[in-house]
Amino acid sequence: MKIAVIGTGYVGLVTGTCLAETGNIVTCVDINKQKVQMMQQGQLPIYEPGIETLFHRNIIEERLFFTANLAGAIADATIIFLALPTPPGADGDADLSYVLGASKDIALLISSYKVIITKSTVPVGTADKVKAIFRQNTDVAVAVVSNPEFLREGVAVEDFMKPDRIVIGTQDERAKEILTELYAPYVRQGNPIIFMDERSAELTKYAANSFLATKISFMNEIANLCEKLGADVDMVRLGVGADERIGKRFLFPGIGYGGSCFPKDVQALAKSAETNDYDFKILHSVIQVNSLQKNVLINKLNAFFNNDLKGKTFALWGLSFKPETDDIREAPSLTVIGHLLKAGAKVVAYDPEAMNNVKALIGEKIKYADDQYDALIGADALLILTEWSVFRTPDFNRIKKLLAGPVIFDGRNLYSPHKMAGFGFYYNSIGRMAAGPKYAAVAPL
Ligand SMILES: NC(=O)c1ccc[n+]([C@@H]2O[C@H](COP(=O)([O-])OP(=O)(O)OC[C@H]3O[C@@H](n4cnc5c(N)ncnc54)[C@H](O)[C@@H]3O)[C@@H](O)[C@H]2O)c1
Ligand SMILES: O=c1ccn([C@@H]2O[C@H](COP(=O)(O)OP(=O)(O)O[C@H]3O[C@H](CO)[C@@H](O)[C@H](O)[C@H]3O)[C@@H](O)[C@H]2O)c(=O)[nH]1
Repeated sequence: MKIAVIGTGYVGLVTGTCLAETGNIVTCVDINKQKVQMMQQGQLPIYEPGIETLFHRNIIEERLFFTANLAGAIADATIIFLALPTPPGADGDADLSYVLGASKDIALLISSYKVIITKSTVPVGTADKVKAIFRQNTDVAVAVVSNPEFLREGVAVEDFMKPDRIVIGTQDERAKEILTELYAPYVRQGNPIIFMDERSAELTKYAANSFLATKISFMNEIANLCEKLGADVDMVRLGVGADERIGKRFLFPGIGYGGSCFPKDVQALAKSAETNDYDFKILHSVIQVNSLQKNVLINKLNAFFNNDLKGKTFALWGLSFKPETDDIREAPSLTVIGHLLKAGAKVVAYDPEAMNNVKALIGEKIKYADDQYDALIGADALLILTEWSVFRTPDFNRIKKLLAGPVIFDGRNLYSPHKMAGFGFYYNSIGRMAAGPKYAAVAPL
């Protein structure tokens, strides 16, 4: 099939590449000409594991193309995916200007039947708005479909190739047939394509993200309570997660959820409820808990250093909002850095992939280390903010030698407190009792 994908960010690029991989001819369009040029030259604008091989193969085998020319890209395509940003607007609602603007551009250009598919996360009622734009701007028949994307950054290719489910919101029988054929290679293991109306599809996406965010905020509160009660959240997590009704996944406590999706989508669902005279109480708590959780490490640091962080140096391991991505949107690391700088502390950071993005955002306000050990030299404490694999089994003796004091604050529970105390570290993590020297000075928190 001939396909155009509008927007080549984390979703558009993965969608385009994975659709080309199953034999479709895909043209990806982006408004950012520099990005398009990069991709035309075979360079990837993002770090996403597993995409590189597919990207190069499909370019070489002439199934995957990049352009800034919308008209050229959609002329032959029957299927047009919208993978455009829907950032938070001023009032917390999703900003639909990219999606609606591109819809109008497309409507003014088409001369044959198209299936217009919204992959972006959009509030309920967006499909109706897109349909109205096509009605107002063209006589050509189109099917407008809501097909929310559930991929996770870091495992996006795997998620796209083998999704848990594909949700398709449409009443259009021809579009249903086309999409059933398009997605057949991705549901061979019996994972379902679930057809529904557009509104339900749009809400499914927000409900899924908000439920997952609720799970995380709930566990973060359990973790905070564990510290007060002398329990170990990792044990509680295992005990709770063994119940199949609850499930093992998305129960990891930490320093708050980040990324380009959960924060904006939970906010947008709460706003959408409010607009429709419904007070979605749980979501307000989820948001509030998450915002407090982003301060948890700073509170622990203040307790340890008697509220005097001025002039101290902190080594940070991890800047991206989660491992295996270079994405720093809403990353808890940015909140931590903001607090440290405000308190007059110095920051030296290391991240395997995200340092360039942080540099582009805040420049030289912090130092960037060449490797994870360089970041530690003379630092008063190590703070672990992202659970990159490379941080999981480091050389603890080397860490101890390089730090000014053997102090670790771990926002991702990477190590055993008992083992760290054995190494002579003061070790403070999330939802577990602090261990090692100085324990008595700060516990219980
Ligand atoms: N990032 C994720 O993991 C993820 C997963 C599922 C769903 N989503 C949703 O998918 C949508 C896209 O997210 P993303 O993270 O890929 O965004 P992104 O910001 O990474 O990429 C968006 C791209 O669209 C381009 N663009 C903007 N206006 C354009 C236009 N008029 N024509 C062509 N290109 C244009 C931008 O230059 C950019 O490259 C959002 O609604 C998001 O909520 C994201
Ligand atoms: O047990 C957990 C799991 C995740 N997180 C945090 O939650 C955030 C989001 O993680 P994850 O969901 O893995 O990454 P995203 O790429 O943001 O993916 C989410 O957002 C996407 C965009 O809407 C959806 O498509 C995905 O299904 C949904 O998982 C990150 O900050 C994680 O550190 C935790 O704190 N504890």
